[in-house]
Amino acid sequence: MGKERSTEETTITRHPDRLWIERNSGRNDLEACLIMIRGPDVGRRIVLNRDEMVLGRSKSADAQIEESAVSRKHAIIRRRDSAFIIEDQNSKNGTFVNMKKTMVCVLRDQDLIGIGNTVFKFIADNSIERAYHEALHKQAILDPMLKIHNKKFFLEYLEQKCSGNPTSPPRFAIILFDIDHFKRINDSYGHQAGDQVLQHVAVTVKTHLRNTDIFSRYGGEEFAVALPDSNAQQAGITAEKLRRTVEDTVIEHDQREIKVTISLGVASFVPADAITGSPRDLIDCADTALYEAKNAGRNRVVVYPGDG
Ligand SMILES: Nc1nc2c(ncn2[C@@H]2O[C@H](COP(=O)(O)OP(=O)(O)OP(=O)(O)O)[C@@H](O)[C@H]2O)c(=O)[nH]1
Repeated sequence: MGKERSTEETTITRHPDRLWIERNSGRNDLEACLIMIRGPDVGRRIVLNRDEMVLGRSKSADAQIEESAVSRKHAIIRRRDSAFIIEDQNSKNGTFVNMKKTMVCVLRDQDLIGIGNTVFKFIADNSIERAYHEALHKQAILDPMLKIHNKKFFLEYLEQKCSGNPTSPPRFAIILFDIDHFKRINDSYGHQAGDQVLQHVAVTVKTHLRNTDIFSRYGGEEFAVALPDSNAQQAGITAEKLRRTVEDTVIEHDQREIKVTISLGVASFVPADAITGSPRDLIDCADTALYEAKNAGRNRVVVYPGDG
């Protein structure tokens, strides 16, 4: 569905989770952005891909800045054709462009925007630095060996899912899984074989997921999948499919055959959780289920009880 070009036309037809992935996966190499160069999350990149983007302390801000010196709705950046205009929103402590207090101004490439103690650098779409920042961003969100997303990216995704509109909270599920007795693979065949097994499992699982699913390496031999629009039962079916696929796969290393299995824990985020739940609670539930799968003998799926 949709083409790779990021136009308003294609934007409308895309699944919102797909859009989020694309906006945050380093495929926006033509769009202007802000890079946080001082503040709580240095290196963070905010792609300016909408006509109006709010900077502020509010959870619903497009660029949320968790700092008491920042007003809830501090400033807005508007796009007018190819220009970007920053407007202070009568913030308590003011908006600064290149150290000068500013109410409204057109941004130029490399301008420094000061909001509270946080400083962003504005990178225009035709900036010579754009590709460089894109490469840095990719490094920050990808696992270098497996070329899938890393834990940071996964947690950011969960955070934005759970902080959505409380009147229409999302329904989605996650799977945490772990290769069984992986230490034995390293011990028996060597660390290189272990790496090959990790790569093989990553590729195998990836080919069985939808392109809206978020697949990431969560730790050493632990992986996490987020499945938008799925309940626990549907995610349980996907988890079982992954379990069987990995079990059926043979990995060849140095003319020897290695077989591995995985244990999986599933939990879902139901609308009621939007009030009380958090990404951390959801991960804890999936982790509990994974722990049970390990305890019950491994190579199995356990769905966290009480949801569906
Ligand atoms: N080859 C390789 N090994 C890794 C990597 N990251 C973590 N490991 C190893 O993964 C192993 C994980 O071992 P354990 O946590 O004991 O788990 P396990 O052997 O899989 O046992 P269970 O999870 O209980 O089934 C450790 O020996 C780590 O050194 C990696 O990138 N490459």
